[in-house]
Amino acid sequence: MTSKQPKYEYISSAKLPTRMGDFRIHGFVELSGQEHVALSYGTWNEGDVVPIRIHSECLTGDALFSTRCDCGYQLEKAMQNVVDHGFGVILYLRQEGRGIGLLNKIRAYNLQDSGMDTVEANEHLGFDADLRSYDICKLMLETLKVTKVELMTNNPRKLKALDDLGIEIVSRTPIDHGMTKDNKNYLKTKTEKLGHVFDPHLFD
Ligand SMILES: Nc1nc2c(ncn2[C@@H]2O[C@H](COP(=O)(O)OP(=O)(O)OP(=O)(O)O)[C@@H](O)[C@H]2O)c(=O)[nH]1
Ligand SMILES: [Zn+2]
Repeated sequence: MTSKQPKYEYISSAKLPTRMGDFRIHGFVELSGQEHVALSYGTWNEGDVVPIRIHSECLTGDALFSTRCDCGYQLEKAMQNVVDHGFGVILYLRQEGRGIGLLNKIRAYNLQDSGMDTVEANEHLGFDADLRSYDICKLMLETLKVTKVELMTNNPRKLKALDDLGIEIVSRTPIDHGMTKDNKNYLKTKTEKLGHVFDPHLFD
């Protein structure tokens, strides 16, 4: 008899009081050892539409206050949206640098300092523009008893990924928050080359 080993595992949950409100944190691990977390706020019934954000790790933006990208602003806004709504979920995936890792992201930033855009820099280093996987979201959402979502994102790839996993997306909420003079070109490149949906007037 063959038994297929699960690729992801739920580990444990705990209280996580934050500046925005009292969340809970739920830990998950991949077979590779990579660790991920989900944050939940409030309660819901199975079948309710739950606002969620799938956030990819960005140490520089999320923890070090970088204005080079919009990640930190989006994370803060998404957590605040969830609190204002009364319930919701943040899936925090540890796939730094769109999956190339922190040190390669610093290499990519170095190339961007010399004039490349974010996609050219990835390709120059031998990576695709976006190496992320969202497969673990299925176990995370199952564990949190979320079946229908309102997804906070500007990235159509995330909509497709969740749809492919069989999660019902009831609506998408844009999260175009955190444009700075330092990240305007980065956001423009995301729109032109990675398919992100931004209001074009934001770039005027
Ligand atoms: N390789 C690389 N990764 C970057 C760069 N800037 C930000 N990131 C990473 O990009 C990820 C966030 O992806 P984004 O493309 O900004 O946004 P998104 O998550 O796809 O889309 P939204 O849901 O709309 O925010 C994080 O993992 C960041 O670390 C960069 O210049 N190069
Ligand atoms: Zn970032």
